[in-house]
Order: sequence, then structure tokens, then C-alpha cells
Amino acid sequence: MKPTDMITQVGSVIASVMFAWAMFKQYCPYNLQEFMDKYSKKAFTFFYPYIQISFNEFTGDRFMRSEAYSAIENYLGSRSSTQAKRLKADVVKSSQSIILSMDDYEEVDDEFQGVKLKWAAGKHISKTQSVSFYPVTDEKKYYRLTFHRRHRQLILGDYLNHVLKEGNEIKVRNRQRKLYTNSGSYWRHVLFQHPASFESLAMEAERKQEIMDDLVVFSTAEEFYARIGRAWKRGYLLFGPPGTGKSTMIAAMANLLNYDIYDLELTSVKDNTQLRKLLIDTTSRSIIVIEDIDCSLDLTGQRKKKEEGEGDEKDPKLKLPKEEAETKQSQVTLSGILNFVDGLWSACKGERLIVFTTNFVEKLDPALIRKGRMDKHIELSYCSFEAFQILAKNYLKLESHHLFARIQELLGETKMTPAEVAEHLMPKTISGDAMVCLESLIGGLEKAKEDAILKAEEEVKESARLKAEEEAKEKEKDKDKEKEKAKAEEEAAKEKDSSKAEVNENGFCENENAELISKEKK
Ligand SMILES: Nc1ncnc2c1ncn2[C@@H]1O[C@H](COP(=O)(O)OP(=O)(O)OP(=O)(O)O)[C@@H](O)[C@H]1O
Ligand SMILES: [Mg+2]
Repeated sequence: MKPTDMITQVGSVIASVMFAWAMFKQYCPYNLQEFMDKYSKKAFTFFYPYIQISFNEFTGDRFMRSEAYSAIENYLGSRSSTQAKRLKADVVKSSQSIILSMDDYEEVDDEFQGVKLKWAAGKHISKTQSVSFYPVTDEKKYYRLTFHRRHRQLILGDYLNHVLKEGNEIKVRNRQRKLYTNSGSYWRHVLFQHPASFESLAMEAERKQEIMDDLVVFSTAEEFYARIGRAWKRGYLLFGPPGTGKSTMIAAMANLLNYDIYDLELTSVKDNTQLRKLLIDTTSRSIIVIEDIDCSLDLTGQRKKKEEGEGDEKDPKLKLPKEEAETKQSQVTLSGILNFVDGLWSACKGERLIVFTTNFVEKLDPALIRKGRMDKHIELSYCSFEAFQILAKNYLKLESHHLFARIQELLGETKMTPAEVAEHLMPKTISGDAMVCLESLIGGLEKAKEDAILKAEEEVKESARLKAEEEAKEKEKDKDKEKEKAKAEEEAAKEKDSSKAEVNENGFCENENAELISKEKK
């Protein structure tokens, strides 16, 4: 006889005894009942060598679905589909896959390190007291695990940990990921269905692989982070001109790691307290994104304040665009952001990535992007030929073409963002002729090159004009100086002449005086 069948048989014997006991209890005096209760339990445990554990679907007062119950449900999913006769099906990932679990009162066997166990799904049904036209029943589902008592240590320790771990992993694999956005101090979410992947991301293969490795190593390094005593988090700074794939890369990261995205709009966060609340509400296995961080915060504020010598330098106000700041009265500060990056991560369990994006990395405060906060700095730049090849493969299914050589040449001579290249490669005709797209791209690149040359010429002209203006101003200044000098000399000469005349006049008077004196003497 199989051990599992034995469990079933013993179970049914016990059930009969319990029934007989219930009948007996109705007609038996209370004292005798108590006595019998005590000893029947002892007898039961003596003869029944199995241990049973129930995992109820809902626990506690708050009617929260038990995490253990849903982990067990996921864990038993694959076993149920091969063993149970009646199954329940649920659709996940927006109708892309079906999850099976065993129906009520079904049983499945499991084995762990050579030990056999039995799982059964059951439910308690009770009538509720509420007054209603329709009869309302209250179902309380549970899973019951049965195993021999000699394996107690193993099952209560390693086996249950193994079930919870594997169940949670399956849950993460099956879950529909979400994109959260903040509205006031709450997160709202929609299903995250961005199709971006690292494979379709136009970027040099080597750099792409390096970033992917970094992400995967991070996501599997729980023990490492615990051992070295660091919070399990990593910061990424993505910078580069508009349309170079920063947002696309974030979506690709989420898809690679199966993480949720929390897109934090800082300008709608009132103050640091609200920011803290939002961040504490984020879940594990998520990417917290602050896009265009240079626009959300005035990161030069700190330095300006220091120069002006006003305010507390540790707590500079992050200046939002003026009107916005006035209307929203946001008081999120740089120190608030820094605290969030450091504080939250050290406090919250579970892995989290934080990603900042910016078009102007040089504008950011060094404190914000120093290593340890933003561990990895990734520059996304203009389209290289290698990146173009990926786009051509994605958009046109082309590995090579005779026009590629010309495109390579032009990409070496001029700058175009992957977004612009992608726009040229979008199908232009119903038949989706690749040639038309490539020619459009060549036209675009040639125009960009001409524009760049014209711009450079204009810049040269402009700088020459500015230089000429400068020189003219200098000359004018020199002339003015000369004029002033000449004027000064003239005035000096005049002064000299006038003082001579004075001397002469004085001389004349003296002569007159001398004449008068001599006349008087005579
Ligand atoms: N490296 C890339 N690989 C594939 N597609 C790209 C890449 N860069 C841009 N694109 C395409 O261009 C569009 C715009 O790119 P994206 O929004 O990622 O740019 P961004 O760098 O975030 O720009 P911004 O700084 O303005 O936010 C995307 O929808 C995508 O189709
Ligand atoms: Mg973007």
C-alpha cells in the first residue's frame, strides 16, 4: 500500500470515530465528556502518527489574503496540473497565459528529500447572519498539509521555506507588471505593457551586454548585499540628448528583470514628508524613476545659495519653475531627495533600482550623482553605425544592404539621434519597401550634414562678426583714449599759456609798481 493511500484510510477511520464521538457527546454527562475529551485527544495523537497544518486563505482581522496561501497556490500549480482531476484556471498577463490550480477537495502528493507529503484543498462553509433576500454563505478556503511526525523538523523548516520561496518566484514570474505614477501622496497604476527589450535597443553590443550583466548580477545578489552589509539597491544615471533612448532603456530594464516601474513626478510632490510616504509605499522588485531630474529640481540652487550666503546650505530649496513653484508650493528639497536615496534604501527590504535621467548631466549637483548614490552612469548618445544596424534589423528586417555603406559614411560625418533614425525607418509605403526608408534616411542624413555645415559656417561668421565688433569697439576705445589724451594735452597747454600770461601780467604790474616807487623816490 502506498503511504498516501494509508494516510487516506487512516483519515477515514478517524473521521468515523469522530462522528461516533459527536453522537456520544450529545447524550453523555458534562464531566464524563471532559474526561473523555482529554483522553481521546491523547489516544488520537498516539494512534495517528501524522501531523496536519492548515493554511487559511484569509488571516487576521483585516481580511488580507494570506501570503503563505497564495505562495502555496502557486507552488502547487504545476503539481496540480499533472495530478488533480479537477482544476481551476485563471488568466494572467493580459490573457497571455493560463494558471492552473487544484479545485476544492482535490489532493496532490509532493516529495521533498525522499519524504512523501500530501496537500489537500478544502473549505469551511458557514452561513452568515446578515439579513438578505438571498442566502449568503461564507467560504473559508484552506490548504492542508499532512506528513509523518518523524519528519517534523525537516518539513517545518526546510520544506516550508522551499515552498514559500518557489511559490513567490512563480508568483513574480506570472504577475502582470505595473507602471505607477504619483498623484499627490498616492500611487495610481496601469498595467505595464511596454514592448522594449535590450535586444531591440539600438546600442553598441558590448556596452549593452555590460549593462545587462550589471542588472542581472544585481538582481541575483541578495546574499552578497546581505554579507557586505549594504542595502540591496543600485542607482543608475542615464544621460544624453533627447531621443537617444533613455526612457526606452528603463522599459527594457523593467522587462529584463520583471520589475514594476514607479515613475515619480517630483513637481507634483508637495514636500519631503509626502516624498517619504510615496517612497515607503513602493514595493520590492521595482524601478523608481525620476525623469529629467534637472528640470524637476534646481540643482544649482545649493551653489547659488552658498554664493549668496542665504539660507541653510544643507537644506536648499529646489527651485521649481517659478509659477509652478508658486501654484504648487512644492517644498521638496535636494536634501529630501538625498535622504530618500540613502535613507529609504537602507530601511526597506527587497531590491530596488533607482534611475535618474537628464539631458544635461553637467547641471546636476555632484552630491546627487556621486558613486554610492548613482552607482552606474550611462551615456546614451547619437546613433552609431552599429546602433543603426540594430534599428534596420528591427524596423526593416535587414541585415545588410548596398546603401549601408553610404549610411555608415554619413553617420561618421554627422549626428542624428536614434529616435530620428527610427523615424526614417518607419514604413513609408503599404508594401513597406525598405529601399524607400533607407533613401529617406540618407536624405535626412545629407540634410543634417548640410545643416551642420551651414550652422558651422554661420557660427564661424557669427564669431568673426563678434570678433570684428570687438575689434571695432577696441579701436573706438583707443580713438576715444587718444582723443581724451589730445584734449588733456590741449588743456594742459592752454593752462600753461594762461599761467604765462598771468606771469606776464604780474610782471607788467611789478614794472608799473617799480616805476611808481622810483617816481615817488625822486
Ligand atoms: N537607442 C534606441 N534604441 C531603439 N529605439 C530608440 C533608441 N533611442 C530612441 N529610440 C526611439 O525613439 C523614441 C524616443 O526615445 P526615448 O523616449 O527613449 O528618448 P529619451 O532619451 O528618453 O528622450 P528624452 O530625453 O526626450 O526623454 C522611442 O520611442 C524609440 O522608439
Ligand atoms: Mg525620456
